Amino acid sequence: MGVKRAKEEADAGAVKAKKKVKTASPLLDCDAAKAFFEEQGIKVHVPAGKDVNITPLRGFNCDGFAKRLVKYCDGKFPKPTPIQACCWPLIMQKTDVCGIAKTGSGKTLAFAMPYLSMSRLGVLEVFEQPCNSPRFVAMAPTRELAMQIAEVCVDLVKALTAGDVVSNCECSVMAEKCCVTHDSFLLVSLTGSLIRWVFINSHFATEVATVFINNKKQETTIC
Ligand SMILES: Nc1ncnc2c1ncn2[C@@H]1O[C@H](COP(=O)(O)OP(=O)(O)OP(=O)(O)O)[C@@H](O)[C@H]1O
Repeated sequence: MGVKRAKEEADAGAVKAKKKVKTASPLLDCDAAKAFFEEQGIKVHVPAGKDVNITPLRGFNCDGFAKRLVKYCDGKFPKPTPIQACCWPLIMQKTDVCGIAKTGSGKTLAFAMPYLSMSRLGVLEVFEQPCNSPRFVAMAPTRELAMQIAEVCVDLVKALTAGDVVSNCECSVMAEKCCVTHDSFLLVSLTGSLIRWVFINSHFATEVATVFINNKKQETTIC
């Protein structure tokens, strides 16, 4: 009898522990967050009166992220880069972010992951799904950078839709690259080309886009 009870208690403990692991916060705890900011030399400025949780992520599993995208990143990278760990939870709280990090620090995924996740889950408010105009517009100062951003976006969309990309890689002088899926439309453009693209595609009004990325050399503004 005693052995049976001990086994039952052990089983119950194991279930509890499993649940605890499952519900562990995706964010760093307070001390780890402080150490992370210090080690990485990260400064986060929050405007006065803004109520936002700035705690960085511990892994790729951010609240509200599409599971397929988390799996894609988990399979490709060991952990988020500092700009990703800090920007993802902020953007998922629907706050505007200006992220500054050096070249090659993973800024493209820092803004593309939240947009695609929110788009997929229907969290973005402007359009019902599917949408036929871009609501994600990324501007880049050089053609090379525009192509680089577009490639990352196309790979992510493929991971998200299991290859179900309606059309992609449309490349012209006007729009460097468009990527159309059932539920999102991403436009990556040279800053100057965007104005011409808007002019020619009269059905496209920039105010319908919910995510704007202004990608300068080391500074990315997301709003
Ligand atoms: N979490 C990660 N871990 C390791 N490598 C990553 C991670 N995220 C992205 N990368 C890789 O880092 C490289 C640079 O990424 P990315 O081009 O997004 O940087 P960037 O900061 O936007 O650079 P730039 O300022 O030139 O636009 C890419 O090869 C990308 O695959």
